[in-house]
Amino acid sequence: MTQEYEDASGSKAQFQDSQFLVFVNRILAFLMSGLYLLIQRQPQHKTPLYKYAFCSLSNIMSSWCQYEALKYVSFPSQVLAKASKIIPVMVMGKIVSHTTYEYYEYVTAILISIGMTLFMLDSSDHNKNNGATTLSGVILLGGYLLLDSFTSTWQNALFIDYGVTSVQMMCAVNMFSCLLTAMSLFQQSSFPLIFSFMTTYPRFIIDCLLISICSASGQLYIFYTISKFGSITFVIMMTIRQGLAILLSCLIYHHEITVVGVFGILLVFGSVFLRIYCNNRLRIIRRRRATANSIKH
Ligand SMILES: Nc1ncnc2c1ncn2[C@@H]1O[C@H](COP(=O)(O)OS(=O)(=O)O)[C@@H](OP(=O)(O)O)[C@H]1O
Repeated sequence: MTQEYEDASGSKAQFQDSQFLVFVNRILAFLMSGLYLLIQRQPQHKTPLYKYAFCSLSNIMSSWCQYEALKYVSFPSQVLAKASKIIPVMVMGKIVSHTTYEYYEYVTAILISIGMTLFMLDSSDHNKNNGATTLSGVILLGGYLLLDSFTSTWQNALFIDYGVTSVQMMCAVNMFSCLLTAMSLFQQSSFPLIFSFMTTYPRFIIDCLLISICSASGQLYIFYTISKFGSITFVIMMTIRQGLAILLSCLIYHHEITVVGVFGILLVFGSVFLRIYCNNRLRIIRRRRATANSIKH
């Protein structure tokens, strides 16, 4: 969206249609998971198909909000929204699945968000810190957070309720995503324009292929993680993943990390370890209680 493509005569243009990018990402993911389902036998599928449409729509819309928000928000606002994703996911878990959380889960979620914000603001490229955040930007970012948290929470609920496998979920969600994005692109008559952009700037086709291969392979891990560990663990992993990407680029390009940045990283990892520790303690306490109760009876 931000880079310029050059044609044979040297004239330059940017690709503007974020919906098409979502479409190409989903189509390869659908084909990959569909092929896997054809080759590998799966347990019987019991989920009503329409239930996938909700998380498919929220996933497409969250990606669209995210791509669009980039045009209207300042870099610190993006960082703040991305770094605190865990909080809306917990709220959504309460609303959608009536999940109850322990105090330590709230505390560590807030600490992870603060730590990530400190680290990302401190270590990222400060040149990106330009432009103001407009109201449309705030609405788009809010939409992104809301829809993104709904997506993984809803998927988590489907995994639990229907015992669907991660590849079955990936195939069904992406089938809906392809249909929805294709309908929208048709309705706006975008395909002829996109086709002409592709023929004029062939390097764009390679970039589309690359982004969709990465996106589809990433999705295999995304669905597997949610099915095995749930939406909260997934969002923590996604958040830390961003931190690691920045840390790696700091190490590779020898960018300096200040004391604030180091404090941010320590806070994030400290909170994650605290969470794991409290989780294990709680599990041990519950097991002891269950054993004591069964002895009593
Ligand atoms: N729950 C769930 N199901 C399916 N796909 C999902 C899910 N959560 C994130 N994603 C896809 O992962 C890509 C990165 O998402 P995010 O940018 O929101 O993540 S992060 O903030 O960078 O951690 C992004 O892919 P693209 O839309 O292709 O860019 C998201 O759509």
